[in-house]
This record gives sequence, structure tokens and C-alpha cells, in this order.
Amino acid sequence: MTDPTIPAPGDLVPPATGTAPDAARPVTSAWTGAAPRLAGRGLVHRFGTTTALAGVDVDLADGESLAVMGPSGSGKSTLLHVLAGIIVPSGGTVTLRGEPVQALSEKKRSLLRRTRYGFVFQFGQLLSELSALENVALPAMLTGASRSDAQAAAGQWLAALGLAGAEGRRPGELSGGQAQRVAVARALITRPEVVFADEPTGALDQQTGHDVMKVLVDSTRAVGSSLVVVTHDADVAAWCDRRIDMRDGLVVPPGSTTGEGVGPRPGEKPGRALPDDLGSARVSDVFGGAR
Ligand SMILES: Nc1ncnc2c1ncn2[C@@H]1O[C@H](COP(=O)(O)OP(=O)(O)OP(=O)(O)O)[C@@H](O)[C@H]1O
Repeated sequence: MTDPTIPAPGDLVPPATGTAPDAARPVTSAWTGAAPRLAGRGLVHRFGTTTALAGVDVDLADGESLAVMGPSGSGKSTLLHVLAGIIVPSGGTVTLRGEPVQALSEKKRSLLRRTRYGFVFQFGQLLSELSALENVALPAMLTGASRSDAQAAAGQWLAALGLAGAEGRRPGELSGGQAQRVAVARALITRPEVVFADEPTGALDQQTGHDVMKVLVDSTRAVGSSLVVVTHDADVAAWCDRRIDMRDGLVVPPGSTTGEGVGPRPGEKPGRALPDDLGSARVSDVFGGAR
């Protein structure tokens, strides 16, 4: 019997060439009027005395891509982690197709992340001991596919994303752009309802980042996933249907986090707020165990 989580040949529409990243795209939540696929209401989150989210409302429509922008420390990653059920917020609600996510036990949230969400992070998310093929196959196997079915599907995904021939390479033998394509394939193999990407091009040069965004946006759209992308980069955000800007844990009017005063604080590197244990911690965040 065919496993519905495994993509059949031809499921991925090859990315169209020459699409302008800022081409006008519909703001789907506005024109469909449909209930959002994912919704956050009144989201508040505190880390000790630090308020990372101060009351955020956000909707994500079916198939919509949403960029979350803002300066370092504005709460972007926290919002992504809350929406993805990695962090239970101090206040507010997250619903996936109307079901409250934080009401679920940690075990059920872990299952939800594994089966209904996909994740692409800046780096560190591929398992270094596994080949590209095995990395992509893993989420399908975790959702119950046999090794052979999962690996066959993984091969199709790698080929569709321009990585035919790289199946046997380990992450250390891939370029940064290739590794992110593998990460995209790994996020999409289970055909998740929502893909969460945190600075997916943050470690790449501009051209490679452009190529990876194209693959990410085109392939999530091709499988009907919705997409949340956290980014500092307006060129990356321009790939998405819609953008929200954050400052001090709040969503602010578009453009008000760009220009003067924006960016890392003195002495900070972009992405400073990422935890030290980013790589392995985030893999375990996704596949089990929450903070
Ligand atoms: N695990 C944590 N423990 C304590 N404080 C945290 C933790 N994670 C984030 N914060 C704090 O919460 C605030 C929001 O951080 P967050 O990482 O969400 O911002 P961001 O906009 O994603 O930043 P960056 O672009 O630098 O990644 C910051 O003040 C940050 O220092």
C-alpha cells in the first residue's frame, strides 16, 4: 500500500526559472477569507525577566508563506518556536486547524512536530554521521515508512532539488548550499502542513541564499505546505507572500524595523540570540523534548 507521507514521483513541481523574488503574490489569508491553518493569539513569552513576546497575533493561511523580520532580539525565533510547539508560551494560544497546540502533552506535541511540521534551520540540523540520503529518509522512517521506501523517496527528493549524485555524501562533504537543499528535502519528505525555517540562508552567500530560497519556496508551494521564514534579510523576505516585522516582542507596522537603529546591537553578531547548543539541541527540540 502506498504510504501517503511519501512523495510519489512527479509530486514535486520543478521550480520555474527566472521567477522574480519580489513578484506580486496574493496575500492568501486576506483573499480566501478561510480559517487560518495556523494561528497565534495574544502570544506572550518570558525567559525569566526577559519578555521575548509581548502579545503577538499572527495567522498563516493554507499554502501561504510568511516572513518574520526584525532586529536581533526582537522575538522572531521565539515566535517561531512558540508557533511550532517547541516552546509552550507563557500566555496566549496557538491553534493548528483550530486545535489548540499547547493543550497537548509534550509527547503529542513532539509527535505533531514530527508528523505535521518540517524544519529548516541556519545550520547544524543535519546528522553528521548519516549520508544526505539517510538524513532525508529519516523523518519518513520516523513516521512509519520502511527504510527502503523512505530511501527511495529521499532519492527522488534529492534529485528534484538538484542533488542527484550527492546521495552518499555526509554533511561535511557538502557545500553550505547543498546542505541546505538536503535540509529542505528532509523538511518536506513527510509533506508537512507547515514548514518553519529559521534564518535558512543565514550562513550562505547571497547567490547561494537566493538559490536555496527559491528551492524552499517553490517546493513548499508544490506540496501545499505553509511556510514561516525568520530572517534578517529583506531579499529573503521578498520571496514570501507576506511579511510581518517585529520589535521588542511585538508586531509593528511594515518597514518600521528597517533603516536606522536596526540590526545587531554594538558588540553583537547577527543571530547572537541563538543558543550556544544550537545544533544538537534543535534536532532534539524537533524530534522530542521541549524547552
Ligand atoms: N533560551 C533563552 N533564555 C533566555 N533568554 C532568551 C532565550 N531565548 C531568547 N531569549 C531572549 O529573548 C529575546 C528574544 O530572542 P529571540 O531569539 O526570539 O530574538 P530574535 O529576534 O530571533 O533574535 P536573533 O535575530 O538575534 O536570533 C532576546 O532578548 C533574547 O536574548
